[in-house]
Amino acid sequence: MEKMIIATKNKGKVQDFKELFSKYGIEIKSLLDLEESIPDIEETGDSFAENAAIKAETISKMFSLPVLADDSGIEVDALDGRPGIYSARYAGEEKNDQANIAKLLNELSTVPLDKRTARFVCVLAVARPGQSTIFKRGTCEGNIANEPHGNNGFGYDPVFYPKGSDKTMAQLSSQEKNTISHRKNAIIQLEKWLKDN
Ligand SMILES: O=P(O)(O)OP(=O)(O)OP(=O)(O)OC[C@H]1O[C@@H](n2cnc3c(O)ncnc32)[C@H](O)[C@@H]1O
Ligand SMILES: [Mg+2]
Repeated sequence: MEKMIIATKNKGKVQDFKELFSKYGIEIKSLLDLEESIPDIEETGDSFAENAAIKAETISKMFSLPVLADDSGIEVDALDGRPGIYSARYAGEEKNDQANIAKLLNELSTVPLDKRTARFVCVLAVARPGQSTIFKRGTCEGNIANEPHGNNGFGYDPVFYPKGSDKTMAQLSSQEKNTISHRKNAIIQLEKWLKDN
């Protein structure tokens, strides 16, 4: 495989994927790189897998090509796994990273550091014309910070300490993030498929 369409409009994910797939010599095209503008796909599923499948299958049907999609988010144990699949729109439909972080920190304001365990989750779906969709999952365990640190990455990176790290994900370089992230751990599971296709 030389090129891969990724059914995402999230610039942070696109950056991660471009770096992660360059190792395999695969060029990435996202929905932001296409000439026509693609309407937003409604994520109506109840799980990461369902939402990843909706995104991958919609775009795969549109172009009659294999398409990868990523549905991801952060699960916070003290909040019974929230925001989970609602991570992007936690503080509202406009998907504002700053507002999402502020809401999360506010909900955790009375929770001590050792009870702020959380994980990033990424489910990848690959949809192909006429074939069943395949799924791979990756996670990254860690803790929620008391306040944001760092400017790299996107989303909840400034408030996520990967397990064993004294830097938040947003204080790590993109190369460092891409050796430990949920997205990296999901792509590893896809390696055999990538080699065979
Ligand atoms: O659906 P697409 O177009 O791919 O873009 P999205 O941002 O809406 O993506 P999701 O529906 O999968 O929601 C994922 C959200 O989870 C958070 N997230 C996922 N991966 C992350 C990462 O690597 N670092 C920080 N936050 C992340 C971030 O808030 C994302 O917006
Ligand atoms: Mg989305």
